[in-house]
Amino acid sequence: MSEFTIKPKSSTSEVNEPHTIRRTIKRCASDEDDDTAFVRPAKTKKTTTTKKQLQQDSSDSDDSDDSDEQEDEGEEDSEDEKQSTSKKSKKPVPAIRKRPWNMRVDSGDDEDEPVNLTNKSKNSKSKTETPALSTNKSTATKQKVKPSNNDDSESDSEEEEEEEESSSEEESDDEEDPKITISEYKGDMFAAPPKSLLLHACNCQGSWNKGIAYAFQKNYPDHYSRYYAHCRDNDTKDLIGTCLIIPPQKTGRQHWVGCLFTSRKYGRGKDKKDQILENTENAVEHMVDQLEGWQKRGKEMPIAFWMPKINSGLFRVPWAETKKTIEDITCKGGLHLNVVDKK
Ligand SMILES: Nc1ncnc2c1ncn2[C@@H]1O[C@H](COP(=O)(O)OP(=O)(O)OC[C@H]2O[C@H](OP(=O)(O)O)[C@H](O)[C@@H]2O)[C@@H](O)[C@H]1O
Repeated sequence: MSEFTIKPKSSTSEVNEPHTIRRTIKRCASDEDDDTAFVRPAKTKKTTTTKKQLQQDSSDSDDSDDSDEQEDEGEEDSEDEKQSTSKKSKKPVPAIRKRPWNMRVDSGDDEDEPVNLTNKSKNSKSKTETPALSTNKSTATKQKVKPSNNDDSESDSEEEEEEEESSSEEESDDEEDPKITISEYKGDMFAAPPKSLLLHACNCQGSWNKGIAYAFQKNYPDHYSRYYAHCRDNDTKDLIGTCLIIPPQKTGRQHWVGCLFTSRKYGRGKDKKDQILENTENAVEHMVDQLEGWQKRGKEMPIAFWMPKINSGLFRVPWAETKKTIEDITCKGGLHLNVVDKK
């Protein structure tokens, strides 16, 4: 598994621009009933942030902010939407299916460390590895290089050998890995059992200010600050199409939170539908690759995966299209997603 590297944000990035950050925080702070609005951590000086530094650096520090402009970008928050998302659901929590792959669940050495980062070489697996969990969308066809020697008989036998070898390789590639499966329920996603991973669609601007993201910001303030620091310290082009998995924090009902970066911006600036679908596919694949790495290292893993009908609200992407995109992704050992919708 290649090492994930963090790139410091370039000076031109959107997230670092004061007005973007101001925009984000003012919208939180202007919410009269929300006195826990997250205050932006002080901007760190631009240095090369190593993965370790990033984790240490995710502690918050105060700074005031205003985000008037963000209001013009997005639609008005609906009060009942904010109220309803935090309501406890009365419906029984669906039985959690047995984990589809035999993943060990023992205490990881650094639970508190948010994982994954933004290495774009998501699927750069070495050929020798037989990954327990890898996305395997297409079988690469092996390019045959003709031997350069003049002796035909020798080159024929070599060719036969190669043929055998490549056909056996193709056979193993052809073995279809199980596709991701999805079950749909009606209820409140936040009623998921402890140690579940809750996934939701995120923008790369450090904003969880509307829709289900706003409920996440209120219920999981520590996860929010990790997400915010991640956006602050990485370029949008490195974030889009990745997944940030944040382990349980001091607040947040012992849930893991998975941020699927499916759109660069929000509101009217959101990506087009096809881009969001492509970003979703890449982000889910990136999530699976990370889980595989944890599994190999025997780190603690989520016990189940829950998510809303991502992209189907403010991102305006029909759920059926997102669902099909996700269900087309295969991974070794399989992966089951519980999709919970409050409507
Ligand atoms: N408690 C609950 N339990 C279960 N399902 C719930 C629920 N609450 C709402 N839902 C449903 O969950 C689906 C997606 O709901 P959303 O529209 O929020 O998300 P989305 O993925 O379309 O869009 C992402 C952008 O929305 C935010 O916007 P900001 O940038 O902050 O402005 C983010 O930050 C992103 O940018 C809809 O079907 C809702 O009915």
